[in-house]
Amino acid sequence: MKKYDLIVIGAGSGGLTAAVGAIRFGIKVALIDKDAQPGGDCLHTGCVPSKALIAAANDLHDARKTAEGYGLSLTGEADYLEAYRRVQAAKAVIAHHDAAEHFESMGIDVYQGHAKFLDNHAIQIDGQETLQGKRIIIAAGSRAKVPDIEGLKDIDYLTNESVFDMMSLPKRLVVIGAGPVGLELSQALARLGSQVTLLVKGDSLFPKEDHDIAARAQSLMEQEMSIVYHTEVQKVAADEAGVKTIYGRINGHEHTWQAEGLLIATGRMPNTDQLDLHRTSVEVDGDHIAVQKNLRTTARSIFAIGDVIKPFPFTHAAGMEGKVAVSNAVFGLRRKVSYDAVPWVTYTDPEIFHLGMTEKEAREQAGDDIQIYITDLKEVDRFITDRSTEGLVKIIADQKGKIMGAHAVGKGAGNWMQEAVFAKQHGCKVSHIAETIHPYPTHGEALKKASGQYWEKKLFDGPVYKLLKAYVKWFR
Ligand SMILES: Cc1cc2nc3c(=O)[nH]c(=O)nc-3n(C[C@H](O)[C@H](O)[C@H](O)COP(=O)(O)OP(=O)(O)OC[C@H]3O[C@@H](n4cnc5c(N)ncnc54)[C@H](O)[C@@H]3O)c2cc1C
Ligand SMILES: NC(=O)c1ccc[n+]([C@@H]2O[C@H](COP(=O)([O-])OP(=O)(O)OC[C@H]3O[C@@H](n4cnc5c(N)ncnc54)[C@H](O)[C@@H]3O)[C@@H](O)[C@H]2O)c1
Repeated sequence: MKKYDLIVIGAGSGGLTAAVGAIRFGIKVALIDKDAQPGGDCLHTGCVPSKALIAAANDLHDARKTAEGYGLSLTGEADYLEAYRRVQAAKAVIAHHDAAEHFESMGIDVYQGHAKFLDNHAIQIDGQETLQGKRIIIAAGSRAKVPDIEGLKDIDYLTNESVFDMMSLPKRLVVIGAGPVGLELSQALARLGSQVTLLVKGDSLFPKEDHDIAARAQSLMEQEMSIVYHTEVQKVAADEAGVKTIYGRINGHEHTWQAEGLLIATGRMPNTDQLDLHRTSVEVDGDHIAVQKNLRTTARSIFAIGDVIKPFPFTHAAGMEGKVAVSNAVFGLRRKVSYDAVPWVTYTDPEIFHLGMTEKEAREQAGDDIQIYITDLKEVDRFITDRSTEGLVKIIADQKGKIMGAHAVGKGAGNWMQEAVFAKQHGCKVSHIAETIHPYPTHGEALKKASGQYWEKKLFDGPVYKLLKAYVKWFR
């Protein structure tokens, strides 16, 4: 039986960060993945293919809009294979960086096979080879959660695991589920030419976003596809030609939809059910692994990171957790994970950026003792020159200017709002952003402009203004 200082289960966003972080310290590390190609969900069926598809769709959309503006017309059906090729090309380049040989050359022992626990220290791969680990990090990720809808098992449907391998675009597409997967893919596939109908359980989109951001983003999404709220899907069926009929209700009233394609985007299921965790002392919290703030599970030797644990199922969160888990598992440190400055971006067009508390959450915590600064992108020069003024920035701060939340909807918001993450993570205040020199004209000025309201309020609304006015009067 081979013995390791650290065994990592899962070579995705979290597991790769953990294994690479650990090997640098000269310990023996094993990395196991059931797939031949490392990279996990993000590379194969998540972030990378979705962002490549979104870019392909946005290029086409922008080209049409631009042509129209110049009095040209771009007619005809787009060749979907071009988008497919772009997705595969992006995956291939990034897969090259994530090749197993690359990690082996660093000294990591990479195993391919399905890992299952034998006890708190022993892992068996594909029911054969057994490895012994002083410490084990579980980074097994998640998979598409498919709802229990009558008839679904008997028809062809798409999830994030199959949609990127699709080589032709369904003429009509019904999407069930309006989380980030449903929204990003609905818009991209609509822009590429599919007639998309998005079925939403609730009465609005973006329930986790700040209400001002959500309202603006929702109205923009509604311009591009048919969005049906208060729906409940009960049954699906397909005819011989593959046309699907979706039987459901809108507000309790029976309704059917027909489409050539059906995309299920109803959430994720952590891969905790295939690890034989019952042989360990690891406890689960529903489907997720329960961890303490130091990412240790209820078994002393076992840590867990990424989509198998609860709060933030994102690649950047899995990476951050991977670093904390390595410090604690390998060095015995007591680092705690903090999600205070973990942002997320929904890559619709325009993008939606989220950091920290929404206004509602801030009011729940601090009552009315908060400051709100909003800038509409219509007031920001660079967005005006670029003709992309759809959107706004909103900052929520406490009375001392400490950032409680920062949110935006706007073209490229994921990039130009990053400064807010830096500021929040390093304890800077809104005033620090306002005082930072931003090159003119950049998109980042939107955040500066919103932050600048801090000084405007402080200087022109408060006692300092009265004092200054009196002083100037006296001086003159
Ligand atoms: C369509 C889509 C788009 C997304 N876009 C974004 C985005 O833009 N930005 C973002 O931050 N996040 C995005 N995400 C989420 C992101 O992909 C995940 O949060 C991230 O990949 C989780 O990392 P992880 O390490 O926990 O799991 P993964 O990266 O999925 O890695 C888990 C690995 O474990 C392996 N494994 C599982 N069980 C076993 C076992 N028993 N034995 C051996 N190996 C096993 C799997 O094969 C896999 O390689 C997206 C997700 C989807 C579905
Ligand atoms: N840009 C990004 O960072 C990004 C992009 C995509 C995915 N992700 C990650 O992947 C995770 C999964 O995304 P997701 O969109 O699949 O899941 P989700 O859990 O965020 O959203 C699923 C949606 O489906 C709805 N739903 C569930 N069952 C339904 C049913 N039977 N009928 C109709 N609607 C139903 C839910 O109400 C919810 O709105 C996210 O939490 C996110 O962390 C991130």
